[in-house]
Amino acid sequence: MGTSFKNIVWHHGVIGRRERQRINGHGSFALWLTGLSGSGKSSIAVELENRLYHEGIRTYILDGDNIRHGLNNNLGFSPEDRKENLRRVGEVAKLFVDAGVISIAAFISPYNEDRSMVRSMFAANEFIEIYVSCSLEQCEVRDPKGLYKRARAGEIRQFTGISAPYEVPLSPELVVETDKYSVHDCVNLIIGYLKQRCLI
Ligand SMILES: Nc1ncnc2c1ncn2[C@@H]1O[C@H](COP(=O)(O)OS(=O)(=O)O)[C@@H](OP(=O)(O)O)[C@H]1O
Ligand SMILES: Nc1ncnc2c1ncn2[C@@H]1O[C@H](COP(=O)(O)OP(=O)(O)O)[C@@H](O)[C@H]1O
Repeated sequence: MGTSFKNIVWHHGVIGRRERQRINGHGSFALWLTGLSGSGKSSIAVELENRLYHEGIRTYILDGDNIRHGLNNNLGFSPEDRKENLRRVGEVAKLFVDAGVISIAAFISPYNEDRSMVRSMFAANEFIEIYVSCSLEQCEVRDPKGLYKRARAGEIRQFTGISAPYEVPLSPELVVETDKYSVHDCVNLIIGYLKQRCLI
């Protein structure tokens, strides 16, 4: 992929992130949910957004399943495609943060290197990695879309946890254990963390 900034100059606006945050009445940052398929990323993202909405906080969910229907519908699940998927999503999440909105990204994002790459796109206090932890066994029992069954039958190649790796995050800001606690309790933990850091 070509990357030449030689003839491209950044164009600055008059209204910036600070002004947009001021009008929204809160700061903006990216919450990055990573975990196995079926670990609970989407469920937590939806419940979290609902809770924040009722506190008057603007959010936008970027979810792997949805983004892969549009922006990233030309990408598969090879390590290279997953990297490009996450690079693009990182850039989109950054645009939302610049727009003064909290972006909630829910992607398997299985590789430490790719998550580090996305983290490096943000300022230190603008990227919060949340490991949605759940045993593979429990994810397979849940199998909300029947994908594990199909992966075990050899019908889906490079399926995370079965025939492709999931690297457990090394130093996420937060871990929520969805095989021990309810969606509600996991969301409470996230909101508590954001309040304790005065992010909301
Ligand atoms: N091979 C393979 N491996 C993993 N997941 C697969 C695969 N094929 C399809 N799916 C479906 O795609 C969803 C994951 O997409 P992501 O964009 O989050 O994946 S990644 O971050 O690029 O690894 C994932 O959604 P979630 O179950 O919500 O995680 C699956 O529904
Ligand atoms: N604590 C929890 N957090 C999130 N999901 C949970 C939890 N406990 C049970 N679940 C269930 O697990 C499934 C997770 O599916 P989903 O949210 O689509 O996961 P993912 O987006 O990671 O693939 C849902 O059916 C959800 O109701």
